[in-house]
Amino acid sequence: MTEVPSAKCAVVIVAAGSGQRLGQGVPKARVLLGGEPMLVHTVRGVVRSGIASQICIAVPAEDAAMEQICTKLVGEFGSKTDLQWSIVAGGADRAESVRAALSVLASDITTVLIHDAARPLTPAGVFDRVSHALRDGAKAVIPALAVVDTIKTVVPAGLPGTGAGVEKVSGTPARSRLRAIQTPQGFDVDTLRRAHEHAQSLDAASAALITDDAMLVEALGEDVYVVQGSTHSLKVTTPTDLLLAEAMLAGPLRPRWIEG
Ligand SMILES: Nc1ccn([C@@H]2O[C@H](COP(=O)(O)OP(=O)(O)OP(=O)(O)O)[C@@H](O)[C@H]2O)c(=O)n1
Ligand SMILES: C[C@](O)(CO)[C@H](O)COP(=O)(O)O
Repeated sequence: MTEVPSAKCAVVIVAAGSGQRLGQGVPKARVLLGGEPMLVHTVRGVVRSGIASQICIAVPAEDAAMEQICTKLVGEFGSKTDLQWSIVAGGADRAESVRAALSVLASDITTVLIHDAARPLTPAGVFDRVSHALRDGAKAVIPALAVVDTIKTVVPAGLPGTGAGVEKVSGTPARSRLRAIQTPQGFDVDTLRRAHEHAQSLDAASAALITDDAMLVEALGEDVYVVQGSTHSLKVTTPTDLLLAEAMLAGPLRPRWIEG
């Protein structure tokens, strides 16, 4: 009888972005939140979820300060868990950072979750829901929240007497069908590798439109399943987001799953 290999999950944390929109002059994963680098919160959240047998962090190349943070994190958790740790240099865009991480995953990994370092407060429940759907057989799973704004599509349009930059509404999709997508996004590892190989044949303009991993899997024609995300899983993108994350950590909204 052939033995069915047990599912082993890796979590990739992409932390190699420069944080232009946050505008702090240092890579975003190093920006302090509650007095500690954002990456520290994100890694703690992943470890707390208990789903990973390997954690791989993609960091900016030749960033000594980031290497120090990672060494400290591995020291903090290395003795308490039998987790395998990998630190890789990320790439010029998010997809390249994901590819760099995929190339160092252990050969027995069967599923992988790709998580933004920029989502430091993601609750364990979101990791659970994603990995549960993978265990149930989904090859791609993403967490999402219902959209609260009215969303419109636009096209460039000039008005007589106005300069460039004016747009015109081309449609209003039904809000009830729209979702704001978060991470961690979970995949069967072979499917995600195939999706990223396919993406490497895209021209630069098409590649620039890729904003998450699920899009690449959609392009293969695979079903992508959606589970409930969390408002705590906000992505720290702008200074306002950082203020909100600080307020969540310090005030009555402090997530109850964070110790201390
Ligand atoms: N070359 C890149 C670009 C982004 N990321 C990661 O992808 C996640 C989501 O990206 P985003 O929030 O856009 O981060 P930045 O690219 O740092 O932000 P900005 O676009 O404002 O520079 C972040 O955790 C970021 O570190 C990455 O690992 N490698
Ligand atoms: C992957 C992502 O976090 C899903 O919401 C998002 O698409 C990343 O986008 P960004 O422009 O790289 O921040």
